Amino acid sequence: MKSRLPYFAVGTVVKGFGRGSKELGIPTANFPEHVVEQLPAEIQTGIYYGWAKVDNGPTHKMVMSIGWNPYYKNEKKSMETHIMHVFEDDFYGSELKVIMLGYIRGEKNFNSLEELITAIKGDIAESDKQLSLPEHQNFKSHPFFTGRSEPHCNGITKEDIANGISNGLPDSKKLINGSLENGDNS
Ligand SMILES: Cc1cc2nc3c(=O)[nH]c(=O)nc-3n(C[C@H](O)[C@H](O)[C@H](O)COP(=O)(O)O)c2cc1C
Ligand SMILES: Nc1ncnc2c1ncn2[C@@H]1O[C@H](COP(=O)(O)OP(=O)(O)O)[C@@H](O)[C@H]1O
Ligand SMILES: [Mg+2]
Repeated sequence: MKSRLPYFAVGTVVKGFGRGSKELGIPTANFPEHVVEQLPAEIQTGIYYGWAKVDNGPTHKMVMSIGWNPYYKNEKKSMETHIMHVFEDDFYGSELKVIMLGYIRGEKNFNSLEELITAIKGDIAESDKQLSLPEHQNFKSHPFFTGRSEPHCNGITKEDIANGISNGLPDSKKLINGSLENGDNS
C-alpha cells in the first residue's frame, strides 16, 4: 500500500482535558474532531514526527500523538501536537498547520505516569534527531507553510481541485487527501 506520508493537516487549536501541561509537563495542541475524522484509514494510531506552524509564526519541529491515549482510556480519538518550542502564551483558537513525515511507534499503556513521560521524552528526542536529517529539512519551508493556502485543505479531493479549490501548493505538488499527488517524498 502506498504510504500516506507526508500527511498535511490544518485546524483550529481546541481544548483537550488539560492533562498535557498539568500532569505531564508536555503540552499538546489538540485538533478539532473534524480534522481527526478526516484522517484516512492508512494513518494508523500512534506517534508521528514532523513540522508545525502556529498562525503566521515560524515552523518548528513537532511530535504528534494520534489515538485514544490508552493510559487515560479516552472515549474519543484525538490528534495532539507537541511543538518543540517554548511559547510565551497559550494559543487556543489559533490556526495550526502540520506536516507529518514519519511514524515512531504505536500508542501504549503504561504502569505509571513516570513511564508515560519517559516514553514521550524519548519520542521527542527521536523526532528531534529525525527532523535534523537533510531529507526532512526541506519540508520546513514547504509551500504549505510559506505560501497562501486555504485554511481547510484536509481531505481535499481531485474534484475540489478541478473546481478551483486551491490549497496554495504549486500544480506539481497538489494535495490529494492530505498526500502529495505526485507521490514524491513518500
Ligand atoms: C509524543 C507523545 C507520545 C504519547 N504517547 C502516548 C502513549 O503511548 N499512550 C498514551 O496513553 N498517551 C500518549 N500520549 C498522549 C498523552 O497521554 C496526552 O498528550 C495527554 O493525555 C494530554 O492530553 P490533553 O491534550 O487532552 O490534555 C502521547 C503524547 C505525546 C505528545
Ligand atoms: N510547545 C507547545 N506545544 C503545544 N501546545 C502548547 C505549547 N506551548 C503552549 N501550548 C499551549 O498549551 C495547550 C495544550 O496544553 P494541554 O495541557 O495539552 O491542554 P489541552 O488538554 O487543552 O490540549 C495548547 O493548546 C497551546 O495553547
Ligand atoms: Mg493537549
